[in-house]
Amino acid sequence: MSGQIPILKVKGLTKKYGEKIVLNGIDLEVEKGKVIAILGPSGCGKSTFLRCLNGLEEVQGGDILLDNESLINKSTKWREVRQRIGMVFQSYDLFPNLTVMENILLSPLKVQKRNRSEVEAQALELLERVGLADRANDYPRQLSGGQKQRIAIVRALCINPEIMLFDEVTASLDPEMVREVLDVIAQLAEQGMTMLIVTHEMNFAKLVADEVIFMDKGNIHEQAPAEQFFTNPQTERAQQFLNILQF
Ligand SMILES: Nc1ncnc2c1ncn2[C@@H]1O[C@H](COP(=O)(O)OP(=O)(O)OP(=O)(O)O)[C@@H](O)[C@H]1O
Repeated sequence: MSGQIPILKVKGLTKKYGEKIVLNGIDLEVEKGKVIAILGPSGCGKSTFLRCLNGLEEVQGGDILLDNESLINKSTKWREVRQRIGMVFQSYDLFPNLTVMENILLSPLKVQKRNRSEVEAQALELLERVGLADRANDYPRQLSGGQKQRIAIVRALCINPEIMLFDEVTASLDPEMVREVLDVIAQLAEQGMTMLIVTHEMNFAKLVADEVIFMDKGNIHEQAPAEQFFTNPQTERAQQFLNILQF
């Protein structure tokens, strides 16, 4: 740690589905501008963890602090928190009956009550950045999976979040479209966006992550600088995982 105050702190976060413990007391601190890759075998709780950070799951214990303010209390307005912590999912979740531009403008206009021309200008600039400025008036059905996912990222960015959560955003894409989406995320990393990225793309994680957390059965099994994790994982379990993926 460089001594900076973490923008996000997670303390003893516990999540159960019925009797089943899915997150078993997760502790994590994320400094501003850091990129954290979250790796681990299927079912270990990666998605659940991100969903908890976005208020999409009820938790049974522990705390989440954003800029030192607890989010785990009854007065938290997750709608407002989601303007600060953006999330992109595997399944894009674009509204099929709205154009690309309308999808992007929805939250900034309706939730943030921002000025239309200002948001439109920002949306166009973001679309330009991801190479899709000419698709603003298209409907999602007219786009490829990779294009839809880039639009979903633009939609999240247009809210001006301080932190971005990515949950296996390339998992349902054809291999040739994975690159174009990962490039957009890599660009964001370069620009200093704070990000938590759940991914099975090991080479990508190696490229963009400052730090890796390796989860197993609801616990953080190993946490290390990316360089160290990929060259010399300290736990046998993490080593096995990387071997299975033939990294
Ligand atoms: N709504 C739910 N009800 C009950 N159990 C659930 C629910 N959602 C997830 N689980 C269980 O919680 C555990 C963690 O799931 P989660 O989706 O967080 O894992 P993951 O690490 O993201 O897996 P993957 O890499 O396959 O996406 C799994 O055992 C899963 O079956």
